[in-house]
Amino acid sequence: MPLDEEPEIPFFEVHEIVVPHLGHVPIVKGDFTGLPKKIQQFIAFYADYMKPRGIFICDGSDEEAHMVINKLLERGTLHHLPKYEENYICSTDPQDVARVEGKTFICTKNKHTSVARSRAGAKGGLGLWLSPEEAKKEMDERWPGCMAGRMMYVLPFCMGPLGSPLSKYGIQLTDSNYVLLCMRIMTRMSSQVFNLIGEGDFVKCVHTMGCPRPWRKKVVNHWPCNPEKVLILHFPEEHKVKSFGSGYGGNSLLGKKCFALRIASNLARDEGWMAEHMLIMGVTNPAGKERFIAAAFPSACGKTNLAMLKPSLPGWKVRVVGDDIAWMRFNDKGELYGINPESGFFGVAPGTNWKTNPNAMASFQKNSIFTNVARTADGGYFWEGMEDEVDKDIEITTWLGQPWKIGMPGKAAHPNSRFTAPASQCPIIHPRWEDPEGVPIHALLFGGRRPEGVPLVIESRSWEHGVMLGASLKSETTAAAEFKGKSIMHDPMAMRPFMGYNFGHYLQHWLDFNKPPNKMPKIYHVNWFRVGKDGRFLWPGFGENIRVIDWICRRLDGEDIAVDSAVGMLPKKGSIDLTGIEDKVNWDEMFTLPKDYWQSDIRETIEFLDTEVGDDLPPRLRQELNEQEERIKKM
Ligand SMILES: Nc1nc2c(ncn2[C@@H]2O[C@H](COP(=O)(O)OP(=O)(O)OP(=O)(O)O)[C@@H](O)[C@H]2O)c(=O)[nH]1
Ligand SMILES: O=C([O-])CC(=O)C(=O)O
Ligand SMILES: [Mn+2]
Repeated sequence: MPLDEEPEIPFFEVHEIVVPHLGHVPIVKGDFTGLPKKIQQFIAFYADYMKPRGIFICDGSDEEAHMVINKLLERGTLHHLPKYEENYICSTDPQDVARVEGKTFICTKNKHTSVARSRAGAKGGLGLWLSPEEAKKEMDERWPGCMAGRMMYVLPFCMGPLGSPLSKYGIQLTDSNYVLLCMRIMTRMSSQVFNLIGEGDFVKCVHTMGCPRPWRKKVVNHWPCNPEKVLILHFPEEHKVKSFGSGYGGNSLLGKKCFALRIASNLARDEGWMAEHMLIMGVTNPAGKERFIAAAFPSACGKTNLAMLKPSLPGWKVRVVGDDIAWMRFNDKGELYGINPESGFFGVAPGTNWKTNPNAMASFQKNSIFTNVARTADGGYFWEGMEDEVDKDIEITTWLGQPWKIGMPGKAAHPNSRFTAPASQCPIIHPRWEDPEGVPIHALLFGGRRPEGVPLVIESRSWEHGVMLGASLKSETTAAAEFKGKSIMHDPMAMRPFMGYNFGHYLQHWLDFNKPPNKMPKIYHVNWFRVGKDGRFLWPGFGENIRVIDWICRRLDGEDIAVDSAVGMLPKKGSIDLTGIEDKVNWDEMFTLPKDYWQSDIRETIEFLDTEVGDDLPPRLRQELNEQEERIKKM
């Protein structure tokens, strides 16, 4: 049998393989024989490989979800939150709380399809490669029989609006019903997808918690998982994802990071489009002119908040198209259009409240799932940042199940705790969010958590300069992955954890878009997180970010409100509207460019890209870096 363990051609008549085999595995729900043959083969093969006790073919309906929810309530995995309609809460095993970058690999025949030809001393921070042979060895150790005694759910889903030419189909197999419930919110899950796929292509996603029965280890929080054996493998050449041992977010909701970023970026490279870790928002100015902005910030750096921003400036309207992932393509007129491939928000809970993000709050008042947040005695959710929105003395149960009250030491919710909410419930969801054509993208933003040196906003000089600013992106670490403590990490294009192929080739792909008839959107770098000498944020952020968006929109209109600087164009002093917050912000502190800081910053960035991307770093990008360094020297 080939390495790819699904038999390819020559193929037997399907029913000959499938039927005898399925004699052993009952179909608990769904019409197996009514499925397209190729899908039957996929299911049958993995059923044989993973040995579940039954197969449950999902249709995405409400009845189905309720059936699963009731089972999970009975078992204690989920708890109902009686304060709302159909809201549920669950806690994971505390060892399974975030993405695990060190266990996430891209598997291609040729190593340098996946990772750049880095130089000696490289840490391999831009994606990890595993050969198909090694991957097979690792899989053989884990997958055979991994679903013994458990149900295998078959989830048919579509990334992107059903029927959009930009959309793609997937089928996920999983033994986690939590994953089923979340995928149902995050993707368009429906039995219609089986027919739309037919005998065509789909992304094969195979996920397991990796705890076959009899399972002899202790299960914590009714959340069986296998942290020692976590492994997340991507096979872009075969359009396949395999994930073992974790039920958390980006590790297990395979439509999200694994498919919509890592596999999709490969498809995008081959088909001439872009799959990016970006929100998409529509902003309408007081005169009624609407622009669409896509913005890439690393995990837990403010995408959801910006996408749903409640403008503090009068007359502005913001509407969200997507809060995490954008698929974008230039049309034949050279205009960039983007869609949100997801249909839900998997948002960071801590910090979210009626003041910072009322639109997110409104989105999860019903039909939502909360993971690793705390509970109040009156049946509500709670996390850090909600102190002013609940009774100060209320009894709280932490995400770890401990009794707790506001003011006590420790945290009530895990810092990477999340809400999973249907996008359609967001009060400011854009009427065109499911437009099969997508929405036109007028500007691209990059940004991260930069406590030092980096001004509120920088406009790039050109497309190439903007790509360089994106490639130079750095940010303070957050709780979204396994890194401990706070340090500034490189996160080029906010894609470090999500790169699906050689980062040098990816940068070249970006550079190559700049050709006729393409009209290149302007690129900006923003930083809401600069801190002053007193250690406090210099910029109030959240709803006030509209002031920066306003400045950007005026730049798109060609207003003369920017001045040249060594690092890019900066706002002319006073050109950002600070009406009403003049006494809260110090312009000079926010925009000063400390020469020492920038000199060592650009050196360090060049060193990083030279080492990690090596000979695959596009010469054009290297030239941009050199020119930036020269300008900084002359500052
Ligand atoms: N100071 C400050 N904090 C912010 C701002 N925007 C977001 N945050 C905080 O940053 C954290 C993460 O914000 P999100 O909007 O959830 O980040 P994200 O990029 O969507 O994160 P992922 O879902 O992991 O990709 C939250 O705790 C927010 O409160 C801002 O403008 N200023
Ligand atoms: O992938 C996850 O687990 C959550 C997420 O959106 C991110 O980290 O960017
Ligand atoms: Mn994200």
